Amino acid sequence: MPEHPPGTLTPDPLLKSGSYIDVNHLPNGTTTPTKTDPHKSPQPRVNGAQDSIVAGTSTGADPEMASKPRRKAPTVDTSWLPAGWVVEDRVRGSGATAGTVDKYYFHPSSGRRFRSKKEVLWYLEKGTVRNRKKGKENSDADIASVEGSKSSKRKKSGTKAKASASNFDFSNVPKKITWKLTDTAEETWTPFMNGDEKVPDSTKDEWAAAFASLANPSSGHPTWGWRGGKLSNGSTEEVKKIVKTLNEAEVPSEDVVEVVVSPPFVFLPLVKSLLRPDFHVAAQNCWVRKGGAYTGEISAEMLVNLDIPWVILGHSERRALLNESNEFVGDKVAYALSRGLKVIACIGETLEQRESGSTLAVVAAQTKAIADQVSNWANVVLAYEPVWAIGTGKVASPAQAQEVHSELRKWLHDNVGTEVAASTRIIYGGSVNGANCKELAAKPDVDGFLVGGASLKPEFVDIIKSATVKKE
Ligand SMILES: O=C(CO)COP(=O)(O)O
Repeated sequence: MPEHPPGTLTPDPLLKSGSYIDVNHLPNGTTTPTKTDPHKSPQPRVNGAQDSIVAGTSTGADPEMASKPRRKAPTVDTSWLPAGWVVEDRVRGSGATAGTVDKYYFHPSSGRRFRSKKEVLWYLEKGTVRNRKKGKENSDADIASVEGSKSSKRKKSGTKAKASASNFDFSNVPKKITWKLTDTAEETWTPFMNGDEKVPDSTKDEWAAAFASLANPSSGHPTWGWRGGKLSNGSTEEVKKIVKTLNEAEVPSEDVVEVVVSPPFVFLPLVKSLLRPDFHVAAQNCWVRKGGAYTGEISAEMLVNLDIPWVILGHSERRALLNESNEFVGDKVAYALSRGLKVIACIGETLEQRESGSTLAVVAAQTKAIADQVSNWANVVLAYEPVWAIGTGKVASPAQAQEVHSELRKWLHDNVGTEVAASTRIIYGGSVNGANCKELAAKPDVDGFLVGGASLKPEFVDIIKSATVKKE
């Protein structure tokens, strides 16, 4: 076996530099370690809001492939996919079906792989992975090839607990992995460490999740909000005036600050249509499951359909007034993420809880209920909003905010993972204004603000500008 595998393999971010994935050769000499790794396809296509699906083709890196006839996946209309999904064509590198092109669909936030339109539609409708019957899974018209014998394996993985990148130790990656073709008929590749020590499936799933999280990192920039709840008596004219002020504002560029404005539902399309393109919009809530006979509720699907990228969930007013429990909020966050929405998830203690010394226990329990449901945190922003500070003019001191934010980050580190703790934005909300924003923004663990009252005033622009404080 040569020191390094033949050919040029895409560098794997889960391996230390200088280490490599050692691929055992197929009986016919084909080496295709990446065929089981969806994230290494050279030309993924993202189903974006403005993007139409670009027909991507696999490079078919194996020279042998050039001489083999290829069965192409038929060109299919993927406009039915929600924004953010990735579609890939992958060419089989071995076996009787070598050259066949398979179509895969990847969920935007979790990286979860689906093998057919039917599976995706099932997941979109039910929020669960469809159990496939052996030999039946490729009956869709939009896929060209059959991997029928793998169905029992997939069935198992479809029903087990979701793998999480959080269990992956990014500071201690495996030095060498050997992939062996363990079942030619089923084209099953199995990873081994330290010679012939088989890597458990659960570990393999964690690697895939870790890879997905690296491929889709959180931008690491602050998020700011215009909650606009105080606009409950607002008029269209007032909304237009606020948008005009924002549109004319000189603010730091998007690589410094991400501005998200969140008017009440009825103004969302108007605000979205008028707002400058570098600012984004968020809904203030959405329903916990797929829309249906829930009169008055707005579903995540509707938001996706309107091209609304963000949603605020778990605001303390909804927790208190509408009895939204920690678990309910966790379910909502997971469902919204599963539809490709980005979520600002609110947590925070009441004055009574703070005075009884239970602040950290309260926010930890609220965060745990989210963590229990979410395996990919790339599209989650945590908003710490002490209830006693919301709309009261009584802002948390910078030290109080920093203390809770840093404890939350520690909680994420201990309970979710190092990478999630480092990359998840934790923003503060509660009586933030033009006068106190700079001092708060200077705190190392304060990554932005969720602003209510002050977001309706011109001082909101000063709050946006305070994002540069850490760069000064
Ligand atoms: O609840 C808030 C944002 O969602 C905070 O509101 P205030 O900034 O008015 O305190």
